[in-house]
Amino acid sequence: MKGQRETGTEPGRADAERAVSRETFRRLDAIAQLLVKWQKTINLVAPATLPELWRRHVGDSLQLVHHVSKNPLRWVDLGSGGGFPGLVVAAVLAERGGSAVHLVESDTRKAAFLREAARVADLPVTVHAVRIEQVAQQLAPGTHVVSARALAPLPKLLELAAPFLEAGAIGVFPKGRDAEQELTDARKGWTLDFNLRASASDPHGKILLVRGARRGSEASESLFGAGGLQKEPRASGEPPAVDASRTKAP
Ligand SMILES: C[S@@+](CC[C@H](N)C(=O)[O-])C[C@H]1O[C@@H](n2cnc3c(N)ncnc32)[C@H](O)[C@@H]1O
Repeated sequence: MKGQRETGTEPGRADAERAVSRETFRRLDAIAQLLVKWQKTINLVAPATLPELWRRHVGDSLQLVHHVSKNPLRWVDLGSGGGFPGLVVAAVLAERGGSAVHLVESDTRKAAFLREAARVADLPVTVHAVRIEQVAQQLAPGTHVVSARALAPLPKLLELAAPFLEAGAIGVFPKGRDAEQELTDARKGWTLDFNLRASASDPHGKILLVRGARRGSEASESLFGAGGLQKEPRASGEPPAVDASRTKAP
């Protein structure tokens, strides 16, 4: 714990330790320690958030896995930056076995960090140091889950994620306080089957789950029917999971 005390990255660390197995925590700890080291030369996370690395980044990412029920064979994280949520997802899925996590990050220095983190934490990760637009069509078939955090406002994000969503992937997109406005904007150009759930780590945050997306603003009753807009967390705090097994691997 020496390194943790020195770097001041404690808030949220104990919560993560309680939430995952010892093996997964060991992987998360390895990622966090490497990030703190590399952050001295590359901005992997906003500097002001480093003291809250565990709560703001690790914990915020960790919750996403619980929104997906089955073990996804392929999870693709777009614009992974310093590895959130992609590296954290990979740390959880590593223990379950059988999953492959792909991280797409065009900044080559960040991509180098992602590769090194995957190596030291022994993660089932492939890093693509290219633009999303270059690799999306190739990666989309057989992808069960596509995620992206802080990549772009929803209308632009849907364009980037479209090859995955149109191939049947579930979109898992953490959003901030403007989530509902972004949805309103996006639905001018898209018909979406979605859930909006409260974030467990950010009182103003939301987790947007997209289970279907097609171009065109056609209004549909089903949007607010079963599985439609859900603004509040469940009383148990444990949201119902989305079945990631409905898409098939190639
Ligand atoms: C604001 S950062 C967010 C990083 C991380 N997801 C997080 O939440 O901490 C957005 C990242 O997406 C990357 N990015 C933006 N557009 C991209 C594109 N078209 N293809 C690949 N990476 C992209 C940037 O290089 C940057 O690292």
